[in-house]
Amino acid sequence: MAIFASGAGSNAEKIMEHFENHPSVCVKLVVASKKNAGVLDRAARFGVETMILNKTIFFDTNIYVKELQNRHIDIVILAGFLWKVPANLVVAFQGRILNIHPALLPGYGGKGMYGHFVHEAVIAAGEKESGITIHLVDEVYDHGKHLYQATCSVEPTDSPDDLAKKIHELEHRHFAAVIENYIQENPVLFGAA
Ligand SMILES: Nc1nc2c(c(=O)[nH]1)N[C@@H](CN(C=O)c1ccc(C(=O)N[C@@H](CCC(=O)O)C(=O)O)cc1)CN2
Ligand SMILES: NCC(=O)N[C@@H]1O[C@H](COP(=O)([O-])[O-])[C@@H](O)[C@H]1O
Repeated sequence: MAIFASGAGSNAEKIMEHFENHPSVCVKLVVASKKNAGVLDRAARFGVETMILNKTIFFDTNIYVKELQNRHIDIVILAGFLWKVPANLVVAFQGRILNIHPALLPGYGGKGMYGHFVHEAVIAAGEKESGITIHLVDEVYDHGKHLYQATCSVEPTDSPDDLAKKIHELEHRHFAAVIENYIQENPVLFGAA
């Protein structure tokens, strides 16, 4: 497994914890889109190899696809990754890239909908409920097949920070288990994991 992230990496950390002593699944690589991303320190604490993306190489070449294939990466997990995954990577890992979105898609998704922007929009709309969506990644932002959703309440007094805290709790509780289930339920994609 390779985890792609752009920020603090709390989801990546929960995933590395979950699979640290797993008999058949391991986190081999953490890939960051920013050289100062907190996820890199978290990976180092787990002894996981890290890689910092070059934007031009990522979008204009096949080099990173080959890097993943050379490391025998079977599944790519996006955990707060803020760049659009280009078609070459989507095609090379068809059905094997998962993303977590901090809202109940199809609402509150698409370009510009990440991190606090999502929670601010949910609260501004007066929603009474929000949650998380774990989905397959295709070439369009937040458009792939939904694998799992979980909900939380949105109280009238909630700030975006309050909502972010509830969302992170849901993410940390469910993401790693959804990944494990997806691998185990798709032996054709992942062999006898
Ligand atoms: N091909 C795909 N790539 C990505 C997907 C996807 O579904 N298909 N999901 C996103 C994750 N995401 C929401 O879950 C998301 C992340 C970022 C953005 C966004 O608007 N990004 C900005 C750039 C931000 C930055 O560089 O700091 C932008 O594109 O202008 C929307 C949704 C990951 N990739
Ligand atoms: N649309 C993508 C998006 O907004 N992703 C969100 O970024 C955060 C990353 O937190 P983390 O770096 O602590 O795991 C998570 O809440 C994740 O859902």
